[in-house]
Amino acid sequence: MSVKTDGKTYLNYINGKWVTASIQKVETSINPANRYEIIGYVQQSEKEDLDYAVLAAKEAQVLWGKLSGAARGEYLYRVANALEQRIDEIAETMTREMGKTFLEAKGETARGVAILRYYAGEGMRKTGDVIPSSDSEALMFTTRAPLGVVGVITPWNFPVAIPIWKIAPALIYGNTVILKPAQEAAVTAAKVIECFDEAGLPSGTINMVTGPGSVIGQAITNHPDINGITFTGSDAVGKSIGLGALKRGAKYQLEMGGKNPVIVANDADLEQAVEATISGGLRSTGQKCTATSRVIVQSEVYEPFKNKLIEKIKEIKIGNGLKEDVWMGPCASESQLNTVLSYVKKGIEEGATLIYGGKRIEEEALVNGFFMEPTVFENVSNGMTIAQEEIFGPVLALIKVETLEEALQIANDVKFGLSASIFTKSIGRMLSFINEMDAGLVRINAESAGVELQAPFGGMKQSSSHSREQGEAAIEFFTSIKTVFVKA
Ligand SMILES: NC(=O)C1=CN([C@@H]2O[C@H](COP(=O)(O)OP(=O)(O)OC[C@H]3O[C@@H](n4cnc5c(N)ncnc54)[C@H](OP(=O)(O)O)[C@@H]3O)[C@@H](O)[C@H]2O)C=CC1
Ligand SMILES: O=C(O)CCC(=O)C(=O)O
Repeated sequence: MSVKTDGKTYLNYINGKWVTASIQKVETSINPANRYEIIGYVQQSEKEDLDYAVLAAKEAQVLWGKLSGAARGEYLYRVANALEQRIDEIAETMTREMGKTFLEAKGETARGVAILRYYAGEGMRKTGDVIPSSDSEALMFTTRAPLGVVGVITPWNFPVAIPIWKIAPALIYGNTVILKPAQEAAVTAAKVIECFDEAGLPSGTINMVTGPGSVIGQAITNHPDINGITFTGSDAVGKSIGLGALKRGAKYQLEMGGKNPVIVANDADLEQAVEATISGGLRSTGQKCTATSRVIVQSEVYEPFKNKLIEKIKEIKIGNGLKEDVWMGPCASESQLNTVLSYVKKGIEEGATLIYGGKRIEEEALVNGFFMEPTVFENVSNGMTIAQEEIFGPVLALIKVETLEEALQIANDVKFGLSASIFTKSIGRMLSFINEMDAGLVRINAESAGVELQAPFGGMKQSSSHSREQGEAAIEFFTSIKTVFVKA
């Protein structure tokens, strides 16, 4: 057993200072590739720590909201530069803390830099429209007001990109922020906040309070001085935040699960479809809300597709994501691994046929980590649990169909509607898919995952609260429209 630790304790960031939690309790953050490696210690905060942060954010918002967009943008450019300078170190921390490969972690951190620069530029763009008034002597136009203090509650699967794609638009439009990152990735989040600190934002503009979701997340939901809450995570927690926010009249935005299908049509390029199914389904160990989890294949190409898929999956190298030749890391935590294993058990019990993987990896070099075999089921029918619930692990369910109509009907027969893709050469099929697929993100001849920062992102049905994040769409959540009527 090797024990490696930098032993560092990461503090809360409140009112421009790094401070311990009021009860002086910490939680250990470990490496899911080796549970005996400690990444650091993070604060187990209490409600009073959050109250202190909210007070600071509320006071800071008065001046921050009065700065020009360009001035706020200058701060975001500085944060981007600070993050870019530390890209390797922060990506390595991400890999060690939540398991994704270093290459993916570095790509995500670079995406964080790009998001910051994109929203820095937004500070210079228009925020309203002139609308002709029915009174010819009046001027009518819209402008935007910030919400005030925004609570940002984030998951562990994209510990750099998701906090940044919520924090950057919140700040550029004049809000101040309290970040509550997932405990499982809080060291990585603390390093991101160090970049904000380095950029010298006014005290109280950005704050971070770590602690359990049931305490700090819940307190954000209930806090009367938090005007908006933006959340990404599970369906159950998202809905409870939505209900809590609605009860006290706060604005909320929820990005939750997916059960994303890929349709492989008779005329698909099978090599391309296999590559994309593997990339979309198994990268990040399947822990993306946009991950492919149902693979709906027309019967004519079912066997060749399946054989190619299994052949390629056999080549996947699993291990510690810091190693160069590793393609898939561990599940992010023991509880996530156990959840995935319980879905595999359920799949077998309900009559699906396990054709590849399905077990925890017990070989000596990996036994201290939370490693799972890439897993493929066939003979999956749509009523089965593994075809309906978000697994969030490296599990693919193959579903054989005769027609495209049947494929679309099955693809839509779930409560989620986040992303979906199809592989076909027929323009007619592409158009049917675009029109009939109930998903916020529809992709043609491309994997289901992969969000572009300049485009709106969000789901239909129960995948989101029907709002959109990222790109220009972010302004809709982080501001309120004011309609102004002026008469001399
Ligand atoms: N859509 C997506 O991208 C994601 C989906 N998921 C789904 O959720 C499942 C479980 O993952 P998990 O990490 O437990 O997801 P959660 O929804 O529990 O966690 C997401 C965030 O919400 C916080 N939180 C937890 N409970 C509350 C609460 N009562 N009030 C407010 N905030 C709260 C968490 O805090 P903390 O964890 O620090 O206690 C974390 O910061 C996964 O298997 C997957 O299906 C998970 C992550 C991302
Ligand atoms: O597919 C992506 O790039 C983003 C996925 C995502 O937002 C998530 O898993 O929470």
